[in-house]
Amino acid sequence: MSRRPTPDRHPAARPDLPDLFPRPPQTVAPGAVHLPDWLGEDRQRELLAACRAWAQPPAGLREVRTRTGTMSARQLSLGWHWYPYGYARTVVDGDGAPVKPFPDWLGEWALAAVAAALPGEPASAEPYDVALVNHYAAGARMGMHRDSDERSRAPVVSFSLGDSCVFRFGNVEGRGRPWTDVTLRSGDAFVFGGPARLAYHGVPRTSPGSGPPALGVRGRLNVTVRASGLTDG
Ligand SMILES: O=C(O)CCC(=O)C(=O)O
Ligand SMILES: [Fe+2]
Repeated sequence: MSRRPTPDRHPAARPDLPDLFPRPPQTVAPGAVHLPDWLGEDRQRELLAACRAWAQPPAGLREVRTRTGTMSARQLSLGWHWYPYGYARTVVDGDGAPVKPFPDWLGEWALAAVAAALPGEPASAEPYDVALVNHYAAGARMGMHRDSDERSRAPVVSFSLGDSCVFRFGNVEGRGRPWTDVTLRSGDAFVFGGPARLAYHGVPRTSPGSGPPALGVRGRLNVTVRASGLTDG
């Protein structure tokens, strides 16, 4: 009998089931930390209201066409517009509108999450100036990828709202194993920096209808906050 040395699945990776016990912060890999219930109900409502406004055109939620097809999650950007595979100030692969501004408060939320998740990490010289908002309707997913179009290596901070999902956090070598599956629920934050900054990760599935009913999100929203390391001109 041999046991797999590193489990693929965190014991809590059951997005379809409610949690019976509080979930402690968990280091998934060096530099990658899950902060359960990081956003309280007020902040979740605040972020949701902001997402609803950002989702409206111009420069609102759109379908993203990559080299391999159309992403099933719809996306919008703030600060700098991400398109496959770069950043621009306008929606170059959509309606052409200027990207909406990145709000200072979201950068402050990101810095607070980094301070809690990676206490030893020196503050990045580059400011948080980009957010990508993904909306996952039932059945949407995101394949394994790296967030590698930023020049800055400041940690990425993700905030989740609505339906729970399986978030698969892998390694820097490639899309395959080893990986760890973590359940991200409404209000959770996940930080990946340092040696985990360029690790492959993805969302193999969400659990439709599992979000907190009072919040009223249909599907799942995820907001990743990043430092672009870019300057105009
Ligand atoms: O939805 C998520 O939790 C991950 C999103 C993501 O990896 C990305 O936007 O690059
Ligand atoms: Fe990503």
